[in-house]
Amino acid sequence: MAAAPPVFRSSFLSSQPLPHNHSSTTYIPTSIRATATSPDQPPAAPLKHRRPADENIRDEARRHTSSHNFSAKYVPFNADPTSTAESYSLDEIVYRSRSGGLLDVQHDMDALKKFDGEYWRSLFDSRVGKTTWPYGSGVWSKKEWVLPEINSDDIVSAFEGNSNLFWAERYGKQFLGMNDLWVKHCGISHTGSFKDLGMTVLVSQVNRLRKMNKPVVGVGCASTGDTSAALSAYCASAGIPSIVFLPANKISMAQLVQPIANGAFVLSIDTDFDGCMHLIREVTAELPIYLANSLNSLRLEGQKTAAIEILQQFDWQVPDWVIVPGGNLGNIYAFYKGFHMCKELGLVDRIPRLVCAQAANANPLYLHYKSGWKDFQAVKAGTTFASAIQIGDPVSIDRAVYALKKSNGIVEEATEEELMDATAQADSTGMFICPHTGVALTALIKLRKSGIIGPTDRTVVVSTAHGLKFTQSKIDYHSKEIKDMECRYANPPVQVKADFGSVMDVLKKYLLSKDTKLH
Ligand SMILES: Cc1ncc(COP(=O)(O)O)c(C=O)c1O
Ligand SMILES: N[C@@H](CCOP(=O)(O)O)C(=O)O
Repeated sequence: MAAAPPVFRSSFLSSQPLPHNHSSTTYIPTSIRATATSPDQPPAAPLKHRRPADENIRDEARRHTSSHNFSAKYVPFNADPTSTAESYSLDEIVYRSRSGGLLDVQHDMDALKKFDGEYWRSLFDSRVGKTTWPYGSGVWSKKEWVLPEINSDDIVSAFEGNSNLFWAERYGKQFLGMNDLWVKHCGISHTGSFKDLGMTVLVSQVNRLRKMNKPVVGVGCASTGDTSAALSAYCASAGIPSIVFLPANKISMAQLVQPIANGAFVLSIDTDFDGCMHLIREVTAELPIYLANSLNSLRLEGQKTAAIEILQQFDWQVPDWVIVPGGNLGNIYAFYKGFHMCKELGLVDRIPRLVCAQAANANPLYLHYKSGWKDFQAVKAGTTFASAIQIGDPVSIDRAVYALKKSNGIVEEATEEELMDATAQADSTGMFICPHTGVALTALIKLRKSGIIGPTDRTVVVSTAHGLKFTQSKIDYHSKEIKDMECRYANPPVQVKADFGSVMDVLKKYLLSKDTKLH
């Protein structure tokens, strides 16, 4: 039997046309086949010629357009996959099925299955960390699985994704007795949250629709701060008007200033997120404003790439657990979908167990889970430091329940004190996480305590936003200014007089508390 050709990384890979009716089980495009034949020698990659000086990366991509027969369409969520009764082109403006249910983007899996898992792993691996348009993005490096039919020229990307999978060595060891704990830093991103992953897809599709002269005058969302930041940045980059509905006084200053700076039309509305969501749905039904919340299933196609990326970063080994903070509940489903696609297409042989973590003050999914998935009841979400998940009536509840059932998943909750303590502990080991990540860490602490998650289980906590967006909560905690909270891990600055003796006194006291050798 002929050996499969060895593979090397090449940024030319992105330009390779994928063959139709391919039959071999380990097809590797010719440009990524090794030229060296000896197994002892690393294969020599052909040098890529620098593009002409007057050409940019989009122009370069235009020269290398590939042809394939992958496609995707909208179908009612959780519909029978063999049923063709109701489906919509992605070029239609539709957010709900005929019966009013959620939609899902369904890929032509038969076309994707013409290529085996090894093919997809090699293709995706070959694109990481390059500047080739648009594959340098962690989202668009999986373009065939995201929006296969969009022209690369229509893509609006900030080379999002490819975020750090951080080994939480000290936090894991010190607080949880774990040695294989990882934090997927989705918030170390263009606008500081995982929303960039979905927004590049949605705004790219809008860009395409506008070029097709579809009636889209602007793009709108309701937001607890991160969706609006991502929407306004991607729209600004493409010159598309964005409109954001924000609950007045319920998001952080850092989040509020993002859409303002990016030139969005910002409405500060005297209601909560659920109220804003209700309003934007009514408005987008009346006006030619395209809905950018995750009710729109396009968003989840981008967000699912974070799951694929985690597998890729582990060299396609599957972690045991992935813990995701949940609010409007699109992301937990997006993670499930990414993992499930990798299994279905043969990149991995199983999927991790998923945990969705909610703030106890905004916990409709947790209550639903605890009731044994009986009737779902929306709640009035209370104030939480994890303000981006202060959501009582999540639009993707059905998607979340589906994802959790299919992944043998668990739902946990975190009180305000628990989430703030977990955040402070994580920060004390060198991270700088947002309170939502503190919610996810609390879930992990609880599941470790109950023994459900074992000390050697490979576990990934998804960090959804950058801690710098939530500095006020950290200031309040470290100055012990939170009512009814002990703030046990507060580390306030020491006020000291500006003289040598006073400085020496406090320093000696500090050093003695750290090291008994000084006694
Ligand atoms: C920082 C952050 N974490 C977590 C979430 C929850 O994601 P989802 O709404 O998809 O459940 C959101 C938004 O809701 C968020 O902005
Ligand atoms: N946390 C979100 C809430 C809206 O979620 P979406 O995913 O449905 O847009 C935000 O930042 O606005």
